[in-house]
Amino acid sequence: MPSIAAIPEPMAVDDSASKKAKRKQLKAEAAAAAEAAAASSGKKEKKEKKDKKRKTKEPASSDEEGRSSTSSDSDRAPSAKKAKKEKKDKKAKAEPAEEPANDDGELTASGEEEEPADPNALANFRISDKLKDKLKSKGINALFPIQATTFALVLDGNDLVGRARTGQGKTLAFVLPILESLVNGPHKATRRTDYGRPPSVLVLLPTRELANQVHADFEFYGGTFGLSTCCAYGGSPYRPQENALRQGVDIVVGTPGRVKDLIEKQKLNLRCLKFRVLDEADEMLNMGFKDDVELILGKVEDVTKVQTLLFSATLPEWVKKLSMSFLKADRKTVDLVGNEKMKASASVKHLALPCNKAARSQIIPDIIKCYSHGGRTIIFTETKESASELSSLIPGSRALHGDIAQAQREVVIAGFRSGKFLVLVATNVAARGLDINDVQLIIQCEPPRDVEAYIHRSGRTGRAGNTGIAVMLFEPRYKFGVTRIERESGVKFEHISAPQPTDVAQSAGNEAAEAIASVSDSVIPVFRQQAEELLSNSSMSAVDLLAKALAKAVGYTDIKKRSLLSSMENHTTLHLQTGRPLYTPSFVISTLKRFMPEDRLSSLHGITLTTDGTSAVFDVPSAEVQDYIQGAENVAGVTIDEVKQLPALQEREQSKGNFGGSRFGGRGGGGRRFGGGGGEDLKTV
Ligand SMILES: Nc1ncnc2c1ncn2[C@@H]1O[C@H](COP(=O)(O)OP(=O)(O)OP(=O)(O)O)[C@@H](O)[C@H]1O
Repeated sequence: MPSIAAIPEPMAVDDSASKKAKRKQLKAEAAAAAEAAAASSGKKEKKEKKDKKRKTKEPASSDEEGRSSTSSDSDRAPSAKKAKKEKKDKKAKAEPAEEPANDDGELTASGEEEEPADPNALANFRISDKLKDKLKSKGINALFPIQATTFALVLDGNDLVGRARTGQGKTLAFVLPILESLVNGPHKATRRTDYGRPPSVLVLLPTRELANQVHADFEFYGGTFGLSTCCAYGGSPYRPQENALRQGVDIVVGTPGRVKDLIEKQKLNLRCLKFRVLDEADEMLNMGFKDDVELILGKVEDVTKVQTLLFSATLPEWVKKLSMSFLKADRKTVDLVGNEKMKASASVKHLALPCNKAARSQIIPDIIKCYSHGGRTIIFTETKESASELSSLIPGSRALHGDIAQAQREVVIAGFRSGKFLVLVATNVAARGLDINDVQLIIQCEPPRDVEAYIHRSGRTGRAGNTGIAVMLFEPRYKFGVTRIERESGVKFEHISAPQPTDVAQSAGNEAAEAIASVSDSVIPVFRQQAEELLSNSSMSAVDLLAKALAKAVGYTDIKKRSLLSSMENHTTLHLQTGRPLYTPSFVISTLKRFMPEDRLSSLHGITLTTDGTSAVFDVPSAEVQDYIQGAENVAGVTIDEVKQLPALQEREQSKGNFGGSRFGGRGGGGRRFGGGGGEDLKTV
């Protein structure tokens, strides 16, 4: 079932529109909302849609319980190209009939015009012409399901809790009806426009970057009605924000700390507030803004005069409590995720890859080469220190975290948005809400502790109907972290091994071949002589030499092997089989000692038992592979082979015995070599 809690009774919005036209538009809006919800439930049969249209005429009822449905967009995960084409076709189909321009920005209901076939087409909603034009200028011709389902509810004055998966357009779900409400809707008559007016709208967000982004949306769309917006976030000077507030603004978008300061300094007055919006409310709790948010919400004296909207992709307990305390009793809930098992974006391909901490900086550039398709990549680390450290090791990347000065953070985000650099290494400061074009790949350096973090981080790709890839790295011995995220998020990870240098080289070679084809012929006379000399002095064929030239052009002079278990360069994963239980890593070591000198075993890494317990895998330096294989040949009942594909491995914590510790794998000690695993502070972003 779609989870629209209620479709409201139609209400008048624009006095100048004919009653007939209004009735028609309201009917279409309610039908579109029902269609949106139906589409998102995946039930597309016409008959069912008709039934739902009929249901929309029933009176509203409040509902605090989330009910689930699946977004039709998110049910499919086609190739990026296919998805783009489908999206284009969908947009073209949704193009509404031309409507006469209305310079006052007033709502002109479609009158006697035919309703566009797409129930979510802009023409089916009480959106004024000016705003429609702005939306179309951004390629938006129809509303997304969360927008279509909530539009009338917000415009008609309801408090609302809205939930949809990442990248499904929650921002416009509040921006559009708020703007219409202020300019053409219920608040038109009472909205102040004088100098020094207090704001009508307050939007709270957890991070400065997000505040900036939502501020830009309000400026872009609200600017069309002459509404002014002020962005209030910490780390930036007070003076410009205070000046703007003194002159009077319509909309304030900010982070809780700075908004609270401005209220306490009596620079920000909430007495004329008509809307307050909490976006990513749960993250505000994570970031320690709980008291500030509650204090700010508590500043509104007459809550009957203010509409409160709460949006997020995840709704943990505090957010539910917040909505009970601060939203009206007859609030509506529109939950397009609900009890669906899959909480993360389904237009994202979720991959899990075993990788030791020490190997991260080697392997990540290769993952980028293989999976980013030339687009942007965001790498998430658990701490600010590791973000800075990793960024220094990954060529062409920049770091973003809470210890970087605000001005610099803005430069970094602007550079990433504009494509000055394509790899951002960030803490959770970039996990929420950031909407950056063409982010193709997300890499998480380890499974985050909160499933919400996984959902939001991976949701920085696969937005607005596009596809994307999210790769989560994990230490082989902490595989249970992957299982936990899988269980809690509903994601089914595809398990992959590290891209082998040959894979990476091949994809780089393809790019180099394209690049060579685009080189101007003007270079030929200059380089021909050297090319001829090279060919005549070499015993190689022209093709082999060209292959070498391609390799060199993309920075390869050698291809190194990488182990499947821990992704370590120049290491190989071996599989020890005995046909009998091996019990623990220490037991594996005892078995190996039967044919390998003990001192040689110190270079062995990450012993992990297979699920049936009768065999184990581990990494050894590639130069020593033959010693192990040949050694085992002399012992009855023991075989050792090179692993081509990892067998199913045990997840439980390994023994803390002698050889189960930091040196040979297992969890005990958290050896420096493989990193300490936990113990890093997620809260410091
Ligand atoms: N109706 C629409 N048609 C096409 N594109 C849209 C539409 N609505 C929003 N978008 C685009 O979709 C992208 C994602 O929107 P938005 O950032 O609001 O998602 P979100 O649901 O808030 O995601 P998150 O949970 O990650 O914050 C934006 O680039 C936005 O411009």
